[in-house]
Amino acid sequence: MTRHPLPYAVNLSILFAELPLLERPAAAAAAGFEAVEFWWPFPTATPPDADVDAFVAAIERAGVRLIGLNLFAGDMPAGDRGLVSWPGREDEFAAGVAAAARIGGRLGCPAFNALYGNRIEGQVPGIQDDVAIGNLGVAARALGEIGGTVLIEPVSGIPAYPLQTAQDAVGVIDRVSAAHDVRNLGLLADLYHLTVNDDDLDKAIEGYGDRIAHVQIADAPGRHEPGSGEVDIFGHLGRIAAAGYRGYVAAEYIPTGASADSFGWMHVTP
Ligand SMILES: O=C(O)C(=O)CO
Repeated sequence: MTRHPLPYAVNLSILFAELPLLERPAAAAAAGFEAVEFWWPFPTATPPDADVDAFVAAIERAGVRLIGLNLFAGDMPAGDRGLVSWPGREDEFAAGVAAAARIGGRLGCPAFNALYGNRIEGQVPGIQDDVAIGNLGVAARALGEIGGTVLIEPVSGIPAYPLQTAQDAVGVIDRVSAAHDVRNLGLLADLYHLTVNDDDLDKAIEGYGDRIAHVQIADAPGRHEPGSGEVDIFGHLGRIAAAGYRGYVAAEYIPTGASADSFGWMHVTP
């Protein structure tokens, strides 16, 4: 294991999923985390105020920091992975961004993952990409007002999702920056997704280390806790830190047992 100085956070959409959503922040605090992240925790882009208040209160009561929030991404269990490139849903996307900005503003959340969205049968990919560039400009401006960064994530396991590699994501970021004169977008380097997509992690970190704005980890195969598979997670984290990254590393895996029992890898000393 390679040493690295990066602090850990925990994703509470796939860890502690054995608990009701609003109980997860306290469980994370009890497990020793001071920072948490969530996928969009509501079934619609514009949740009722009472649901937002309950979510914010659960995080505040637990005394943890929300360091990452996915924007509304559609029906994820059905396979959707974002509205960013979905023609005809621009207003819903913008409403979701506004809702995320309100939550982020209340909790001081610094990063918002804008899942790009799947290729849609019958749609021209170039038109979807133009929609994405427009939507990401809207998101960067709105979330920039609260000091937020928009994250672009390569994802695996969803064949119609077009961003597979770090280079794919950085290409989108560069297009948005050029089109909208915004700088608050960054690469979400999920070491699991990049590995499964056969991206060359060493080359990606060497080429785009300075573009990384957030890191997530899970082992592969299986998307379970570090040590359950074959990924050189700590080696990659050492190289990401050497490239200058100083943000959180979020554990985003499906634990093989109880979530609270899955954190042994955090305490292994080299
Ligand atoms: O859909 C997934 O697997 C993600 O990691 C979303 O952020």
